[in-house]
Amino acid sequence: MTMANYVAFNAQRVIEYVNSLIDSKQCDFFIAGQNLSAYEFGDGNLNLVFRVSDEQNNSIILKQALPYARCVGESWPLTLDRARIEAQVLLNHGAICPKYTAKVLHYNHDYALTILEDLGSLQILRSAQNNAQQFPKLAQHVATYLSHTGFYNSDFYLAAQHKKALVKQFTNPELCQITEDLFFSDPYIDHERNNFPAQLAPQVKALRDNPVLKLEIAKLKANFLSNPQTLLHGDMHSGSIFVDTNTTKMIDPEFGFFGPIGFDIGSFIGNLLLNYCAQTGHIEEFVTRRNYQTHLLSCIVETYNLFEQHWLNLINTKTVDEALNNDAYAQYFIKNVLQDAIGYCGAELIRRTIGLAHVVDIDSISDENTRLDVQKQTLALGEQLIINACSCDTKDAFFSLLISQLN
Ligand SMILES: Nc1ncnc2c1ncn2[C@@H]1O[C@H](COP(=O)(O)OP(=O)(O)O)[C@@H](O)[C@H]1O
Ligand SMILES: CSC[C@H]1O[C@H](OP(=O)(O)O)[C@H](O)[C@@H]1O
Repeated sequence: MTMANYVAFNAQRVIEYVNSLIDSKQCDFFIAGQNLSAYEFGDGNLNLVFRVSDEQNNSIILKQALPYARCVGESWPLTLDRARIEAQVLLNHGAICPKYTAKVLHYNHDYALTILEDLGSLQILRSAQNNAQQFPKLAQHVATYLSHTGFYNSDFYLAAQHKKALVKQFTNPELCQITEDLFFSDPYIDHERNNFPAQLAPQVKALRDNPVLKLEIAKLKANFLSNPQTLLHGDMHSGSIFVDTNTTKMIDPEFGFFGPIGFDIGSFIGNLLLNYCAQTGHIEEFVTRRNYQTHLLSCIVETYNLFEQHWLNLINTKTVDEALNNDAYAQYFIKNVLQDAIGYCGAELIRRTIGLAHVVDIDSISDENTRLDVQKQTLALGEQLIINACSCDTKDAFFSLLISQLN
């Protein structure tokens, strides 16, 4: 999608733009007559992120899509429509779960930009977890966010025609293709986008030669391609979550679309497991490391349990479609969602280890041999989760599988 007036902003243009909003009274986040300052500090793969502050240090975030992927450059063109998707997912999810969704203050289609509340007083979950910080409310918050945004955008709640209109509104083919390629295709073929050390070649070859794994990956990809169950966040990794002790806020849903419910919770749990495995390279002292890993495992179990509980409760009390309001169907439905989640979790572990986009949790391990051991562990864990997802009929089966794979 091209936008005739689009221009990529720098700090000066950002200030001019925000001043123009103030002058035309389209902005209630700054008062008139102040000197504004701005700087760019984005560290994500795709977009520009500016912080704009006034003289009293009130601040907002202005995020602008570039017509290409920031991490690769102009050789990877990318639709500006992702800014619309991101703003509209935030508005949709924010209407359902305002407590857990970053607030949109302004959106401009022509410039592919969104102004957001500044969450800079919180921390990005990934950075905090790499410092072994614990967040006792995280599981409860993430489970509530995912189950409520999931349910209220699903066939259980929405009239069929309304749901289909939303599926159309949130059609996001270019960003979905990135996920389709990076999660389900690239890691299992020889592709130039992959990124792993030569020492991992035997493990990678074994994955690619495993027909059982390849079959399960094909099922996960087909389900991702053609199962519009709900409006997903679409990129629920630890870099998309701001936290402090009492607060959790989701940002960055530009990969949002109507897809399989298990994808978001699977990605989230996958990132907790990546951090679990990476701690071998960060916390030397055994008991301290175990304590932190136990906290991560509890967070996974609590998220999974609460997600299931909330979904069953919402289906039971708020379902509008009478034909879907059936206890046996609810049980069947949630079992399938949770099995999907285990598979997507495994796919996240594998793609973050050998694909294009890694996680700093692992890449920052300074000792090469330790890093390699961690990478072998995340590959093996990912493979086992994907292969065994379909036999995890109960939550306990999943928890036992996890514990048997983690040392
Ligand atoms: N609302 C916000 N408040 C404060 N910082 C933010 C906000 N949104 C993004 N950021 C900062 O910008 C970084 C990149 O943002 P993100 O939305 O992940 O960009 P990308 O789409 O490029 O991945 C985040 O890691 C965070 O540091
Ligand atoms: C070239 S996109 C790679 C990767 O980056 C996205 O995450 P983010 O924009 O938050 O850094 C997403 O996970 C994509 O798979």
